[in-house]
Amino acid sequence: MHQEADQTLWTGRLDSEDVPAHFRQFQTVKFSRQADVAWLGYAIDEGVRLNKGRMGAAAGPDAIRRAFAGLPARVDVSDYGNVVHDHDTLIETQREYAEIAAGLMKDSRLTLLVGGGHDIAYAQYMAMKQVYKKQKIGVINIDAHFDNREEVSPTSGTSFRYMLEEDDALRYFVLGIQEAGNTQALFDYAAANRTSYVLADHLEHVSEDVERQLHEFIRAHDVILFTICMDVIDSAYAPGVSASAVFGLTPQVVARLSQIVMQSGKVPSVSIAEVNPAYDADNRTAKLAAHLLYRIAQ
Ligand SMILES: N=CN[C@@H](CCC(=O)O)C(=O)O
Ligand SMILES: [Mn+2]
Ligand SMILES: [Mn+2]
Repeated sequence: MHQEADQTLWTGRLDSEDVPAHFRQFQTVKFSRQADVAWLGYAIDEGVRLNKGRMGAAAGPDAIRRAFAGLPARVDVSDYGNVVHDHDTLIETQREYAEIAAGLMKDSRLTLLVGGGHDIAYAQYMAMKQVYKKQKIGVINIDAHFDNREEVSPTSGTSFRYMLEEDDALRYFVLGIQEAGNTQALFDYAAANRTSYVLADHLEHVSEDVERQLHEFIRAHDVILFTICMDVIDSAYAPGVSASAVFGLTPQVVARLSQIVMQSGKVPSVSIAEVNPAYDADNRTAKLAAHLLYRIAQ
């Protein structure tokens, strides 16, 4: 079910009511009105539940909004509210979300899809397929996990397998994979199914080789589906997730990877997943997600 934006979430420090140079995002945000950037929340942790994870990601979108609201006003953003899960099955909710997201993608330079569990990525894919019917879509995920599990219906751990099974030509590039976070079966599926990856251990910084791999992948596609799973970031920085990472990436590396992807000019939508306020400390994971989106959207 779609819920209109909750305008009370957009508050922050008020430095001036009339001098724009003092404004913060909460003073310029629009609601259900076209802007450069569209924002749609996926307030859903049903996929996490189905994947045997820790519940709480349904509160992620609003926590990220609150953190974004207080940032200096540099992004022209319109908040289109949240989708919540009230269907019998998750796939029905994902379809509903995809429908709305596709509409926003047609009207906006960039659409921010804010989760919620990483099942948001499959909804994002369905939306991209609606809008970019003839284009070659490449999928870039920054994640500790492949999320390529085999299940009869979607969970937060299946999004990329569903995409790969649906489209024989689709290629998937995931950065930040942890050996300790994925069983051999998931590595085997990746090896057999058009998946390239860079291990977290090779992302202490973004090497020239990784940058070259990213550029090659981007060059081979017309549009890029870009998604970030916050559990790729070390739990010292991002404790508020279902499956927290030790030996995870630094925020700086994720920001640099995102910058390279966004500079391609081929990214109509970005999703950010798995922020779980129930396990957060001082809102730092929500804040980090908000700051990543802030950099991405400029
Ligand atoms: N979206 C998260 N997916 C991971 C979670 C791993 C875990 O719970 O430890 C996965 O299914 O592999
Ligand atoms: Mn993950
Ligand atoms: Mn994930």
